[in-house]
Amino acid sequence: MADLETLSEHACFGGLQGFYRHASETIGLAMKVGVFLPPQAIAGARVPALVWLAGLTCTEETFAIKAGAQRAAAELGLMLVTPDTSPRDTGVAGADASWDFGNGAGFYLDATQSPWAGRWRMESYVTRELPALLAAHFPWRTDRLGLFGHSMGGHGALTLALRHPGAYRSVSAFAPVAAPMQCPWGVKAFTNYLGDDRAAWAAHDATELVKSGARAPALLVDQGLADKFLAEQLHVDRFEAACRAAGQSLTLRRHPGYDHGYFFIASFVEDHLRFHADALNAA
Ligand SMILES: N[C@@H](CCC(=O)N[C@@H](CS)C(=O)NCC(=O)O)C(=O)O
Repeated sequence: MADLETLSEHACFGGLQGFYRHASETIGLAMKVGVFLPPQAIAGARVPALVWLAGLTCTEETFAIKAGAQRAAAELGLMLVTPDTSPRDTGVAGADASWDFGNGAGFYLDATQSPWAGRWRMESYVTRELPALLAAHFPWRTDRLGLFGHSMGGHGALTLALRHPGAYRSVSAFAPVAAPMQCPWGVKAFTNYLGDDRAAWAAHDATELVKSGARAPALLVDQGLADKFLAEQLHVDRFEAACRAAGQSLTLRRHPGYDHGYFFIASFVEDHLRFHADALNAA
């Protein structure tokens, strides 16, 4: 396991919010990650880890700075882990051309199409390399891993849990891109990363995965009803219908007045942490 370079560390609610960089074997470039250690870990305990997958345009810093999750994580004894949302500084032409594709928009899958294949491997990075990194460098209780995320990262949380049964004890999402084959963000990402084969797309679409029999732990999803992306991009109603038809447990909470951003996330993130802690701290 490669070394971990400390970029900065900050005392926070009796714990430690750090930002780190490491040479990723999966991606072949340096990747940054944020890790919050709760006070229990500072005192020597091994603690469960909860990985946050952020949305389009975000980095490893966004959730750590904007969501205000550390206070509840400190109380509940949860490590918070925030990977970046794509490879960076790849030299790939066009990677910076738009805010909803390429840099900051890895969509938590392994691209198969040139020029993205080889570098854009966020599924392998999150599901394989990140847990190995945590086990090597942090006081992680290795059989306790939860996953949550927002928007593109909500898509990531749902699809990675559905595609990797048993990997995550608890899963939740805020405003997820819940039927990506049916929205412009998803069609753009899947066409470029995966090519024209729609069967390959369906394997990375939460609604299609549930329809075809994949199952995740009981899910919690929060959605703001003043979210400007809800009607065109997110389609949580279609995901809800698929879960109901398939018998996948889902608690979907709709919140009037809340938009897509981090003020919405900050308002409900404590509920998510308690939801995860119930599963992650259970015997
Ligand atoms: N740049 C886009 C918005 C992108 C956006 O809303 N990104 C969400 C994730 S999909 C986010 O979390 N942005 C970071 C932030 O709010 O700090 C726009 O102009 O409409």
